[in-house]
Amino acid sequence: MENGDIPEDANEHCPGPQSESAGKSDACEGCPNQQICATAPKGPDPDLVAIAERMATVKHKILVLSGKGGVGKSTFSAQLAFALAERDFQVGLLDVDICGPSIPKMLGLEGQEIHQSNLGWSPVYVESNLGVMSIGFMLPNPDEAVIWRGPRKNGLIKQFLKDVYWGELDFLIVDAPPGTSDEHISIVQCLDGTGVDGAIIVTTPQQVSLIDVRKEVNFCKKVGVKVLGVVENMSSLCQPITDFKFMKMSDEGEQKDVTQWVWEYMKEKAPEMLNLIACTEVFDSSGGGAVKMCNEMGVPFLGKVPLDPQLCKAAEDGTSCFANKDCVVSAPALKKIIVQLIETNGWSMLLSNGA
Ligand SMILES: Nc1ncnc2c1ncn2[C@@H]1O[C@H](COP(=O)(O)OP(=O)(O)OP(=O)(O)O)[C@@H](O)[C@H]1O
Repeated sequence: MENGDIPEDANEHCPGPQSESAGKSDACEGCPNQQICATAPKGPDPDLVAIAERMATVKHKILVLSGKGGVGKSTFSAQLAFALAERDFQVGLLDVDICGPSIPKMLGLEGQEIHQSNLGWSPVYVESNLGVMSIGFMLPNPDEAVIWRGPRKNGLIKQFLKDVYWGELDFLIVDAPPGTSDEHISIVQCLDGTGVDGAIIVTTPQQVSLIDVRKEVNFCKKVGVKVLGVVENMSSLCQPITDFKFMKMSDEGEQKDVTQWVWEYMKEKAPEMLNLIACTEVFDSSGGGAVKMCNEMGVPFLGKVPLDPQLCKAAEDGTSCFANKDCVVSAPALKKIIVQLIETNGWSMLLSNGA
């Protein structure tokens, strides 16, 4: 809106807080915002102008969101960044989860610090084409709690967008905190007009998580951010049968490890069974999971990623699951989703080899 967003409690016929007559017109008489509007500086916010200049060298901006915490949003953001960088894209990963920054650990960058140059704050680099920025790099002690109110968090988000020198990027992936809070509004407002491609929403399959995803989808619709799609993470627990332990429960409730006996038996009777992948549902998806929710809300479903202990380990170690032969169930699932994203959005055009 040309004259700024009208506050909800403004008088009728409000001229808008950015208007030259803000706080001074007849309609402003008795308005609770009159004083602020009359004295606040007018014109475009200089920070937004600076952000637009920074973002001019970033071709695509992707937000990664989730309704709930702990559903795997940062894991997905990290692996998406690794996957795009492995395809030779120039990638930036910005962690705006200010109270729980897990991106430095998931990218293997714990203990690193941000450096400043005359161009701005320099991201921390995993590879020359994968730069990372997070408040985690600024904390003197990783156990330090960040207890900040909204305005301070918003100030840092603005600063990240304004002061980080990314250089030319094909992708800036923004890992947001869970929910639809101050930080989300702040990111969207700061990036407004800079061409955000859209949001990827990560969820787990059970209703408790999907209820919040519906809110997230509605938030995106309200603020005009396209939903690129929804990823259902931890859909089921899948891993090679040889990674399982087999236990026998006694009548007294005690467990005895019989793994060796089971393997010996399998080896003798049906050795091909040792190559099986065993899966079981951990979270209830009888409500139709993310697929049904996507159909109902008219947003794309991107795919399912199983709960894979090896993916958890890759995240703990700060490594790419694609460079790791152990992630036999999660890496192909993530790859399928990422390739689909690249293809449906025409992003392969960015590469000269069209990979
Ligand atoms: N598919 C998966 N298989 C195994 N472990 C996973 C999977 N996805 C995520 N995890 C693990 O679950 C934990 C939570 O994941 P993560 O931190 O990515 O969630 P989040 O949604 O970003 O949480 P928050 O928003 O609270 O930061 C991490 O230990 C992560 O490694």
